[in-house]
Amino acid sequence: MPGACDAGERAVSGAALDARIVVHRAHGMTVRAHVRAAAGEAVALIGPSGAGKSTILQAIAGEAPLADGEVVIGERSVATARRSLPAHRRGVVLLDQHPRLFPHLTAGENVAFGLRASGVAKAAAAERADAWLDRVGLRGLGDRAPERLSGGQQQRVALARALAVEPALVLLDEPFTSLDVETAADVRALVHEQLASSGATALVVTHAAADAAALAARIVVIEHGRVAQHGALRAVLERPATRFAAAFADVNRIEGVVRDGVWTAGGGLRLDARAQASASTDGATAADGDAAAVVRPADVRLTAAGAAAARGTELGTHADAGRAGGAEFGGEATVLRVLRLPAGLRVVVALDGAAPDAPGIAADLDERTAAEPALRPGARVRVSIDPQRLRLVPHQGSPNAAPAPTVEA
Ligand SMILES: Nc1ncnc2c1ncn2[C@@H]1O[C@H](COP(=O)(O)OP(=O)(O)OP(=O)(O)O)[C@@H](O)[C@H]1O
Repeated sequence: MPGACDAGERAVSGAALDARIVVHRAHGMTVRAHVRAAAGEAVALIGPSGAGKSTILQAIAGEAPLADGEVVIGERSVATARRSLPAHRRGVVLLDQHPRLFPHLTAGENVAFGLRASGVAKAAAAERADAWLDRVGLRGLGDRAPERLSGGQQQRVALARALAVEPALVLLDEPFTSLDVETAADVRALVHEQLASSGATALVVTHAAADAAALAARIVVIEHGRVAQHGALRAVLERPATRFAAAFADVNRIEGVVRDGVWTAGGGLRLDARAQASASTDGATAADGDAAAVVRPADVRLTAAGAAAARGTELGTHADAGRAGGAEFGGEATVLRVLRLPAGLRVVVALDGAAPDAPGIAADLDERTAAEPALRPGARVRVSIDPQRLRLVPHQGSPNAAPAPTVEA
């Protein structure tokens, strides 16, 4: 059952969160992260599978014991390694992809349950439960047993049950992954609306950029149990500091190094880092050290390699063509895979001479113009990128990078 507040311990809606978490997990893995959220703020936690995102939520909800650190919700310390308030006294609800409704209670009784547990009288609890079912679009379904509700409807009941107790803090652990695309979009919009109107603070674990964008203005990237990057959603998506963050942002991140103002990377890529930095309005790096070039797949151009290269045969144009002029850089490459996208083709290529473990470079092409026969795995192509479309960002952990963040602003 999601945590409900005791009558005397109801936390103030929208309390801030300050969680310094150290939790030991199996196989010697330790999750060690400091996550903060301002009152009323929604923060997205993203990261690869097994990075420790759920563990962070569980430690905050009281479902994973702290080995060290402290969880403070509002003004109240709710857990340290030595003492821990039970989940239902923290003013926290944790909602994941399983609605976990009580099967023997109706939808209305499920919503009223949390209210009853927090001391609300029976009739008042039933009335408030009805009002909540209305709010989540389930008017008239209060008498239904959970088994007679669809997955999306059950998730709405779970949301109503969670929010009805006016939690200080809402923890959402991929709550939309079991829903179909349309229902997920509806429930996502509903969660956004309800979080905004209740003023609750929220942490949202998600694998979907759409969820992060819809629900949170700030994002924290968790990798190997640590905070790898954090910041405003847009800043992280534009300047991803790790491979995972780049994949999440759906951009290419080509790792290289800056020496004496020149950035180079495997495959003979070379760029005037000083010119990049002076043209940049957002602090592109020109200092010596590891740095990655970030570029959108739509800004990567493919032409035929070999004999046809001399004729500059285009292998497809971009759906959103409109490139700036200027010198291009790139090199010859081999097509690794061709993926069909809703609005075109994504061609992933390996640049000649790139490090064997370097991720391929993705190019998005307009399906109508893509020269499909020439774009099969193993085909040789020429990659070119307009430097004006690139952004140089420091590698995570490089001398260029800001100190590895452990504290959330
Ligand atoms: N209840 C548990 N007891 C012991 N170890 C656990 C428990 N839950 C998770 N782990 C381990 O802790 C590590 C972090 O897992 P966690 O579920 O927090 O990651 P995650 O980032 O949420 O992953 P996913 O995106 O796959 O849900 C993993 O190595 C996992 O095997």
